[in-house]
Amino acid sequence: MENDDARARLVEAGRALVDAIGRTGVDDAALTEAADRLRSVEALLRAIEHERVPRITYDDAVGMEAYSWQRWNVVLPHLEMRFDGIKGSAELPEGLNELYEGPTGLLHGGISVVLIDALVTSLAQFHGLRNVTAGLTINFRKPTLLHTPLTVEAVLEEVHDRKVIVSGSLVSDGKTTVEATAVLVRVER
Ligand SMILES: CCCCCCCCCC(=O)SCCNC(=O)CCNC(=O)[C@H](O)C(C)(C)COP(=O)(O)OP(=O)(O)OC[C@H]1O[C@@H](n2cnc3c(N)ncnc32)[C@H](O)[C@@H]1OP(=O)(O)O
Repeated sequence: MENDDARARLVEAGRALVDAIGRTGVDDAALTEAADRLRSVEALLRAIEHERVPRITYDDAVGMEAYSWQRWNVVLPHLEMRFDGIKGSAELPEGLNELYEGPTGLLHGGISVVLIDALVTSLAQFHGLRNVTAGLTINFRKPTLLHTPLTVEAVLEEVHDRKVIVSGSLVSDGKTTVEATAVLVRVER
């Protein structure tokens, strides 16, 4: 990466901007001015573009005890993942906000699934099991509140010839709100 600090600053500003766009109540003239100014910022950034949003590759993820998932992607929540033997976890100390709302005041279930799927597949990858998700069973046990500390957890349960079973959960303020079982299938590339 060309300069992590500078990119981190940009991404942080981008996340704040996305939140502001979602919540703004300014008048049409200000909305139009903001749109025009954003188009000029977009042009500045597009002067040099990567083909993909920079991220860790499958191969680099093997055996890394900690990594930063979606650090450079303002659209998805950023997860600091940690792996320790058969267990993986990721913390979101401030939880998620209204950008990720499903029922009023609650986290959208699909976002819970993204967080769990990201961690369970990455835990398998940490063990050198290059995989994709083939099946995912989800049980939403309790509502997950917004703005509440979240922990995503995963446990490597079974490794078969091509199939890997990993359990996952979402813990909100100490309570398990979502439980999942993933069937991952090993792939060549
Ligand atoms: C940087 C770190 C990155 C970490 C990883 C990132 C992963 C990102 C997570 C994702 O979002 S993955 C995207 C969503 N998933 C897909 O797009 C997968 C689409 N499906 C496929 O590509 C194929 O269906 C698949 C490769 C999963 C399986 O096709 P194959 O023809 O290669 O396998 P096959 O059908 O022979 O099945 C292999 C084994 O898996 C089992 N299997 C396959 N699908 C299953 C299923 N849905 N449920 C249970 N078991 C399943 C199947 O029974 C068999 O078990 P056995 O080996 O015991 O006989």
